[in-house]
Amino acid sequence: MTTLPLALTQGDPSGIGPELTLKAYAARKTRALPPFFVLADPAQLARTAAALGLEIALREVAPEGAAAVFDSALPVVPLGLSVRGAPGAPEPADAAATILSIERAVELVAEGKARALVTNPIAKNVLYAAGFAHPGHTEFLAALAERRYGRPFRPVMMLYSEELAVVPATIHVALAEVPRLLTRELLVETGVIVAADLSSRFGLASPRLAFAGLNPHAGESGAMGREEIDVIAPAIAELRARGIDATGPHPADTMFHAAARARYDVAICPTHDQALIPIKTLAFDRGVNVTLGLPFVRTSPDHGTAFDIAGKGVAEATSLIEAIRLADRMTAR
Ligand SMILES: NC(=O)C1=CN([C@@H]2O[C@H](COP(=O)(O)OP(=O)(O)OC[C@H]3O[C@@H](n4cnc5c(N)ncnc54)[C@H](O)[C@@H]3O)[C@@H](O)[C@H]2O)C=CC1
Ligand SMILES: NCC(=O)COP(=O)(O)O
Repeated sequence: MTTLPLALTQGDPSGIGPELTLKAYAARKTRALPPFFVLADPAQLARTAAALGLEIALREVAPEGAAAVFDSALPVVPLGLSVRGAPGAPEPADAAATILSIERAVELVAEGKARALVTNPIAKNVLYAAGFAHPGHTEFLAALAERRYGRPFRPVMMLYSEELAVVPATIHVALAEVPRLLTRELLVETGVIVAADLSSRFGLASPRLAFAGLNPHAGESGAMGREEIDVIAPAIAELRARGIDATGPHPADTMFHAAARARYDVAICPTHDQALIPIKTLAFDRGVNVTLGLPFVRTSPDHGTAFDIAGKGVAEATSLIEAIRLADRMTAR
């Protein structure tokens, strides 16, 4: 059993990330969590713990020292940047620390000082206002991987729970852009990466991929749109020719009930909301966002920064805890 710790990023310090990190640490024994450290501003974590009445010891450490102290204190690897945003009031100036935390976590995983990254939520609009040029973690992590490993990576977002796993083939784009972006090449590339990572990281010998249609009734034989005929079905045929168990296009409104879910391991959907609405409805409290296609493992809670409840002490840490457990499981094999 490896004791190499997991690296947690701070996320937006004005969101619920600091509270969740403290609560996950408090649950380390009851949930049998592996050692982790958080890349953050120790003073801000201490302020959060005090404000919420959480009696949790914090210890500033280097990554190499994290596992040894984990039993008695939450290991904090300082970023060297102070953050000042109050709970629920994000501060654009804190974006630099939020981004640095992600960059450092990738470096530490690449250097063999951490096993995997678990990211706390970021507010995309806050980072965009500070000049962040990536749609979200998913694409930023691929850029960092390319910088580190010297070749491009094609990241794929998967939301995972025991009940359902989903992949949005297009992610943070306007709905009006989807028909243009939804190409056979995109779907084939996505299917190949999903099949490979479900085999290598999740131990599925022959993963079953179910593709959703884009249009009502999967296009009703072309009467309600042609993307199923022109794009999705040819992509499925190509994947099948490559030996991948791919089915569809399935009408998206009838592929998420329990009997339908039993027929596949992952649903690949043309749009973000087609994929994320069913899993957030079924498993919001325990869904995990996983980035496939990278040379390292990254997981995250399925929710966002929840500024509306930050600082109130009511945030549920269950999704972050599942993200920690899944990163552990994915790197244990
Ligand atoms: N992985 C990431 O970094 C993600 C970041 N976001 C970002 O989060 C920001 C806010 O997004 P929203 O759409 O408002 O989604 P959200 O997930 O932050 O909040 C939606 C609702 O769920 C509640 N909620 C969320 N997490 C909770 C928890 N752990 N315990 C109890 N209640 C919880 C919130 O209070 C709110 O009512 C956006 O800027 C978005 O970009 C959203 C999703 C993922
Ligand atoms: N809706 C999912 C989400 O926003 C997560 O994005 P990412 O930051 O993990 O790329």
